[in-house]
Amino acid sequence: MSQATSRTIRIATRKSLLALWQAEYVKQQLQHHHPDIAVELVPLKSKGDKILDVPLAKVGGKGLFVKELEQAMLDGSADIAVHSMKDVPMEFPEGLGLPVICEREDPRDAFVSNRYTTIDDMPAGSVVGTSSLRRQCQVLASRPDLHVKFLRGNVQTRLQKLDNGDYDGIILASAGLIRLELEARIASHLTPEQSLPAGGQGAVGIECRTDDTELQALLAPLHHPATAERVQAERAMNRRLEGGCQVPIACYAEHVDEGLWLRGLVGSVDGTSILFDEIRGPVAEAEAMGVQLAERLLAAGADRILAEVYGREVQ
Ligand SMILES: NCc1[nH]cc(CCC(=O)O)c1CC(=O)O
Repeated sequence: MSQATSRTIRIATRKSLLALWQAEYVKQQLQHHHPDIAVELVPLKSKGDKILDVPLAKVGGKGLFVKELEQAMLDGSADIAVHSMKDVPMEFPEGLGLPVICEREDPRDAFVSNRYTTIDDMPAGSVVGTSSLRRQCQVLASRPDLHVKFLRGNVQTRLQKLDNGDYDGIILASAGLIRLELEARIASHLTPEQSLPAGGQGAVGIECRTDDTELQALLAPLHHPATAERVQAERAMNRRLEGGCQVPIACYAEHVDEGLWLRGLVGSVDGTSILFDEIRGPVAEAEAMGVQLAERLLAAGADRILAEVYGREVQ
């Protein structure tokens, strides 16, 4: 359904192939719903893309991947920014909000290897590549005999490093691989029991200025309420724990029996201590469920585990 407006929507995006794919996806969705509207991509470089030689947990600062995009919307050089919900900070700058969350892609982590089908197939001492403390913690919890080795860079870079023989297997988000038509590289998916996903993993959100109501009306058809409900519960837990995707925190919500089932996990980097808890409740209480689950985890000792992670030299 098109509206009588001649405006152009400019999408600020990072330049990685995955970011460009996601921006292009939103562009196509917008053009599908509003054939008369022009949509352009505005590629920008983010701090998270510039600093590639240190673990993200050490680069510091929240919103490593979003700051430049937000600046573009605030200074009027772009209208919207498309984000992986996993990388979006909990709080938005004054004047910006995230009114739209699109339908979720596969939220699971994926094991990619040229030698083994599953992590369980790997012999003791095998080298697993990931720089996500959440993935490291969970893989070491079940396989303390494996060796986790630092791996950063965009999806293509990580696959290249695997193919170079630097790792026996690596762990990536299934969603990124699927979007880039690299699904064939997935040796096996990790179940939520094996590797509970990061909050928001697999979902894409759209940020824009809160005062642009005309724009928000144009974006509305891209909103997927079922995804938004799940991500709301997951982000509420993250927010209460003050965590993002750079700490060993996992949270994952699913719809069950007309309500939500939220699972959360906080662990030590070496996987030796893991706290897990879960909560079920009505969809209308998504936010409260996230807060409650976080508080239960904190009461069980998550605060001590996280303090240790933040104070530690991350290698
Ligand atoms: N942290 C980087 C990042 N942010 C979003 C994705 C994948 C796509 C998604 O979760 O929507 C990835 C790559 C990865 O974790 O393998």
